[in-house]
This record gives sequence, structure tokens and C-alpha cells, in this order.
Amino acid sequence: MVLVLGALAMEQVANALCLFLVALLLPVLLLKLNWHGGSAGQRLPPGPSRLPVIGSLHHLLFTRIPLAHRAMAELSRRHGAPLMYLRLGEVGLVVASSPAAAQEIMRAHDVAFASRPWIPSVRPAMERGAVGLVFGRYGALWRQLRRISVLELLSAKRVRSFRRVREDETRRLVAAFALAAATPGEAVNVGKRVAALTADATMRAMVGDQFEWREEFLRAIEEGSRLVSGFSLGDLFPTSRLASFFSRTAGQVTAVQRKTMELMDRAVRQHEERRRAGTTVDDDEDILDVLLRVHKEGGLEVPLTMDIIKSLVIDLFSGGSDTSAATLGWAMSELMRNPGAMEKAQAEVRSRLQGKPAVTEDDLHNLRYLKLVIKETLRLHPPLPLLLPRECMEDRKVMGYDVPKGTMVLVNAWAIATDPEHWDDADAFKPERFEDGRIDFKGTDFEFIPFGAGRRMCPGATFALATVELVLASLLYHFDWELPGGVMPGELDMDERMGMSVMRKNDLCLCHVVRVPPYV
Ligand code: HEM
Repeated sequence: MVLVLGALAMEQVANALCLFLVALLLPVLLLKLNWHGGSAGQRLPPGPSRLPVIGSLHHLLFTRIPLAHRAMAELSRRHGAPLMYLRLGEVGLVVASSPAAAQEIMRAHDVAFASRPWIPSVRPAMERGAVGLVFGRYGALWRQLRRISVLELLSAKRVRSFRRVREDETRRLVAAFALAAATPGEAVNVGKRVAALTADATMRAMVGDQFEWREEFLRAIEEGSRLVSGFSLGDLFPTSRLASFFSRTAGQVTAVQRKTMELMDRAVRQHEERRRAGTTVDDDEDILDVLLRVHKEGGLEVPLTMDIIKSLVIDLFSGGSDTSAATLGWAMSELMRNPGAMEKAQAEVRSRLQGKPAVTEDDLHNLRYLKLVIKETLRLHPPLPLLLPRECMEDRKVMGYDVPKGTMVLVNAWAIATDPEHWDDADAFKPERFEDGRIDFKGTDFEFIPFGAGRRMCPGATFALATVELVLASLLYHFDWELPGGVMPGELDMDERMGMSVMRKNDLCLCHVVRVPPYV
């Protein structure tokens, strides 16, 4: 199953129902639970004070900062705790908010933190065998899926093989915007159109051009992500039967999982029929084709079941689509707020292409400034600001503190990448700061880790950048953009909302004129 636990959505943690239920359950839980702040002799990392039963939850709620990465950054700053301990209900949580803390977790102790937690909302779905890459526990199956993903499914060669899909989808987007430009002054919803493009391009790469159940699939994925991107009451109190009685999330997650697996079944049948009919050409394989071939060839250390194959495809789709859309939305927003950077990026792409009718992937190599714009966007707006949760598999000492086995661990990549201690003018959008090529997002510079680091680092960066670069270059090449209604650049709101990734809260609607007409 593809459920991406993007991060803790504070809106959900704080939702009224949860609070009401906590209040209702408090007396019962107080009798039932034995609150403690760590075993005797343990030296937990510092952090805010903890109350019986609810632990540190009240601190997160009272910061009144709706998004978890910002609330946790504020708490970590307030308590001077680059490695911070929180207790959310019964769940022990450690948050790393400095490059040194991140490096200890993802490099020095990488194996010990290489698993993912199965919170009660997702556990039933996982235990039914729907384990893919994102939620896979560290072990032989995960290692094998990781190897197949890195070497076969998301390799540079495979990503190149989807070039036609990306260029085709981008051409369609540009043609649609060119048509819309015929009505001067009318704003187009850039964010929404770009999200549809990344969904379609990713879906075509995963299951081919003929998947007829697009809408149903997208709806199910969105619902699944909504359900697992926050903590339900049952997740906060996993040992309480009362809490799990009130929490319906696990049942809802299982229902969504059934739906997505059923839709994937149809895709598998379609692919098998095509293969039997001999119409699949190796050069033209989509990701599902590759997995079915690997399955048929056999000889794997851990045999792949059909459920695992379907879960992996769903994982790659959910991992890949929203994150790229979010990056594009934020990149366009930052360029609109920073006309100097917009002008420079447009001048670069226009001077390199010299009036060609379309941007192709061959043109991207030369677009140096565009790549800096994308890096700076990922610094200020990492789509997964807390990466994905890890779980400590054995008692560990990190930065001199005890991290007990079973603790959930988050790395606040956003806090690290916007910390004035490590970045000059940290909040400003300055692509030039990456000009000297000293810092990259490959997982070795711990002050900039939008794709994570270590064994669980994102395997999809090449896939993502191929789409983001082509679409952004095309939007800047063909059109000039303006904020509607006389809004000044500095007035464009940058409010965030938590979905599968951290997206713009409000649609990015822009007016545009055609500068270089596309070839239609
Ligand atoms: C701008 C785009 C993207 C960003 C910023 C991003 C970021 C991340 C991050 C932060 C993680 C967690 C890393 C960790 O725990 O250390 C992750 C994991 C993952 N990503 Fe991405 N990602 C992007 C695009 C993609 C794409 C395009 C795909 C696939 C087509 C993908 C597939 C995955 C998978 C499968 C995992 C789980 C890996 C594992 O647990 O072993 N991502 N990504």
C-alpha cells in the first residue's frame, strides 16, 4: 500500500474531535496508564515538559503554529534542543533539528534508524501483506525492493526512457496555456494544472498510457494520504482499547487500501493480457511491466508477491507525483515574488533556446541558473519537511543522549535548511547561494537534505528533477507571468497546507502572455 506518512499534520493532531476525545478519555487513561519520563538511568534528549497521559501534546497545540515542521522548529529553538524529546500520548518521539543531529541519525547510526514505524492506523494494512518501499520495515524484503527500485525502476536509464511521456505531457500543458492566453487578463490556475501534469506523467510511467481508472485511483490515493498524514487518537494511545475503539482511521485506511489494490489488479490484468498478445516492447516498458518481468524471471532472495508488486507501484506513484507538483508550485511562487530571479531564469532559457518551438530534455543540461532556482526552492520548501518518520530499532546513544528502542524519529529538514546559524539571509530566496556548487542535495551535506540521506534516502530524485526541470523551463520559456489584480510581488501569500506534501494553501493563479509561441 502506498500510504505516504508525509509528516504529522498538526491540524489533524489538534482537531477538535481528538481534543474532545482526549478530554473524555483522560480520567480512564489516567487510571490505566503509568506515566513515566523514560526508564530509570536513561538520559533522554531535552525537550518541553510532559504531562501525564498526553505527554508533550499541549506544547505543540499551544504554539498555535498549524504545521508540524514549524511548530517543532519553534519548540526545538525555545528549548535549545537540536535533538529534542517529545512524548505524544504514549508515543516517544525524537526530533533532529541541526545538521549534526541529522548526521548522527542518518549516517553514524544509519542502520539503527533505517526502519519505519507502523503506527496503529497503518499496521492492519501492512500486516495484510501490502508492504511496499515507503513503509517497509528494514530487512531482507525492503533491501530487495530498494535494490530493484534503484537499479531497475528509477535508474537514470529508466528515467530517460520516460522522456517521451514527459515531453508529451509538457507540450500539452504549454498548448493549453497558450490557448488560455488568447483571453487577455484571465488568470490560469497554474498549481492545479501542474499537479494534473505530474499525476499524469507519473501514472503513465508507472502503468502506461491505457489506465482507464485515473480519477478513481487519484481519489483513493488522496484519501489514503489524508488518512495517514496525521495521528489519530488510536495512534497516540496504541495500548488503549478505548482509544482504538473511538478511532476509525485504521478501518478507513484498510478500505482505501482495498480500493487502490483492486484498481492495481485491473492494471496488472491489462498488462498481462498485453504481454500475452506480444505487444509489449522492452524499450517501451512501464514500471509495472518491469516488475512483472522481474517476478516472472524469479530467482529473487525474497519472492515478490502480487500484493508487494502492486504496493510498490502505488508507493512510487504517491512518492513521486505530489512532491514534484509541490516543488513546481513553490518554484513559480518564489519566482513571482522575486522578479529579479524570474528575469534571470527567463533570460537564460530564452538565450539558450534561441526561438526553438519547444524545450526538449536535450536543452536542460545548459540551464544552470534554472537548476539553482530548483535547489533554492527545495531549501525553502522541502515537500517533506520532516522527511519520513524513522523508528529506532535498538537502544542508541545519540549526541550523548539515550534514544530508546521503538522511539519514532523525525529529522526537521526544513528547520535545518532555514537555520540562520548555517545560512546567510536564511529566509531570502537567493538561487546564487548555490552557485559555487559546494552544497548539493545528494545526502552528504546535512544542512541541505530535501531528499533525506542514508539508506532510506529518496530513490526518486532523478525521476523528480527530470519532470520539474522540463516543466519549469517550458513555463518560463514560452510565457511572461503576472500576478492578477495588481497584487505586488511581495504580497503573494506563501501559506502552506499539509497534504501528501507541503503544498501552497491557496491556488497559484497567474495571468500570462505568450512570448515564444509553442509548436502545436
Ligand atoms: C521533489 C521531489 C521529491 C522529494 C523532495 C522527495 C523527498 C523524499 C524524502 C525526504 C524521502 C524520505 C527520505 C528519508 O527518510 O530519509 C523520500 C522517500 C521516498 N521517495 Fe521521494 N521525493 C521526491 C520525489 C520522488 C519520486 C519522483 C519518487 C518515485 C517516482 C519518490 C519515491 C520515494 C520512495 C519510494 C521513498 C521511500 C524510500 C524508502 O523508504 O526506502 N520520491 N522522498
